[in-house]
Amino acid sequence: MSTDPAAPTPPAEQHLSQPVSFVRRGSRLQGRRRQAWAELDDFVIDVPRNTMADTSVDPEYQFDAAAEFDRDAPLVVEVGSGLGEAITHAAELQPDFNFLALEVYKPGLAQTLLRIEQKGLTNVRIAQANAAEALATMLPEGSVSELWVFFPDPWHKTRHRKRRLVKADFAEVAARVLAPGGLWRLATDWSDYAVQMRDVLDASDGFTNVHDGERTGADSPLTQVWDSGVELVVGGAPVREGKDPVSTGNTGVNEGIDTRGGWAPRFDGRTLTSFENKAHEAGRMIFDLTYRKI
Ligand SMILES: C[S@@+](CC[C@H](N)C(=O)[O-])C[C@H]1O[C@@H](n2cnc3c(N)ncnc32)[C@H](O)[C@@H]1O
Repeated sequence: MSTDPAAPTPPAEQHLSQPVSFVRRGSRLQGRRRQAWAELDDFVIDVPRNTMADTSVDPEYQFDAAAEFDRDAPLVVEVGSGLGEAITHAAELQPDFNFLALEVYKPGLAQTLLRIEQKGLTNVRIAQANAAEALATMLPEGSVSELWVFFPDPWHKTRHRKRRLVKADFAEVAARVLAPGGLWRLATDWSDYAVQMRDVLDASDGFTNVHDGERTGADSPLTQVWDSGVELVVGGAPVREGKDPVSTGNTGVNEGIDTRGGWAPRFDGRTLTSFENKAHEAGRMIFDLTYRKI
């Protein structure tokens, strides 16, 4: 370890001082999910831990995709895979790709196992891990063809903003794992998080926006949200997070017209998850972004 106090903190240590992007939810499994976890362990990566937390990753551990999948193939990694709808759908359509789901929520991973079994997939593995740690150390440098972050938790309240996953330090570890030319695909249904993602990735040396300057003005989903005010009032009532209404301040500054654009078309490899469906039902816009690793 460096003893020079002026030396930059390496990515593997940076994430340890960051607030995590998730809340610990119950990890008890019941019924079919419990059975799937016990029986389908061939699909579960046994991640060595370095703390008591079952989401931690021993920084000495290196994921060996060729050994885990028993073949060489391009690797797609989904961060925050939830119930596994998107990753199992994509894995079924793309049997020549290997897919790795990184998720902290064990019941979601167990549900993913059930989908793997139901679809008879052999090209998906799952890991219970904090993605910030997994990307900092577990995944070898340049080993990932595509990285997906779809609908990360929005953390609306100003005091919670630091918990958002997509920020500068995460972009750094994402750039570390992606192969040159590899793609980072992101989607969110909240405009101010979409703006944050665009700001963070545009500012990063590691990436270039595949759709730079596209969908500006009236064609921009951002202009459309600002114009309609759809995020402020949903179903006739103010958007609420917990007990607090989400204020205009928390849903982003209304600049009237988005002249910058940079939004991607909807990624057609992303199936419509129940999560995205809820956003549609509430009338919210979906923002897609695609960046290429330089
Ligand atoms: C809002 S949900 C979206 C789930 C899924 N992507 C979808 O579109 O249905 C966000 C998910 O990210 C997971 N998550 C949050 N922070 C994470 C982290 N640091 N590492 C891995 N998963 C994380 C949460 O547990 C949750 O399941």
